[in-house]
Amino acid sequence: MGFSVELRKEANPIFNAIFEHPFVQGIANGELRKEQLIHYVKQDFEYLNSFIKIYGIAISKCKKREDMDMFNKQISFILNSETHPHNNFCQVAGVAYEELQGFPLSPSALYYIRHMLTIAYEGTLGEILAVLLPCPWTYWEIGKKLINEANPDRSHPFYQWITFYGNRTDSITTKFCSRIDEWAKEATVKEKEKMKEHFLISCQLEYMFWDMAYKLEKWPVQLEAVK
Ligand SMILES: Cc1ncc(C[n+]2csc(CCO)c2C)c(N)n1
Repeated sequence: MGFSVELRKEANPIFNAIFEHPFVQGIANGELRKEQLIHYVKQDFEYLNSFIKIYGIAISKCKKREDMDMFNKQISFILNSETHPHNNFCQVAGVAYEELQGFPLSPSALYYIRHMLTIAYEGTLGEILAVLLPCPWTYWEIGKKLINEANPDRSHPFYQWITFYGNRTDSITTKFCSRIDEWAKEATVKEKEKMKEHFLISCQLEYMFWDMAYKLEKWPVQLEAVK
């Protein structure tokens, strides 16, 4: 059994909880409130900005050109393509994408980003791959599942979102998994334990991100600017 298969098995309860989450179910049945879509896009725009920077740190740790190329392509993907699913949410919510950019992070989004940044700064390339993998993996599986279950046609409000993530054949998930499997063959037991821990925490944080958007999560105390 490859290491990525082992990771996926351990994370199975979290993947299932994500599939069942009301935000994900809301994408399937088209029933999400405008504020929930807006909160998601505001937070995810900042999340993706951080993801790009984390890829930059990952590149600084690469020894092989192929690894640099893999991360570099992902930076371009986020900059040029991940805007499409965001635009889908914005259209349904009836707001301009530009209006949802530059907002402060909610607790769960901040937690997720800081988790990835810590591993990016402190970890090996294997640990970095493990901490980043739940991001493409959970979305790819959500997309495939929603295509099968909701079987959306072009009239579905989230057709673009679902097909964007579900129809990826040459998936980054596959690339990351084979690179992680290769890395794990040379890694010590201790490093593999750390990789597993980072992976599982990121899976939990993927769940928390959906929950944050669904519940419009905010900080407990609202602050006003001091004059
Ligand atoms: C919280 C959150 N998790 C995952 C994604 C999806 N996603 C973000 S970057 C990327 C490509 C990775 O190279 C993918 C698939 C998202 N938008 N927001």
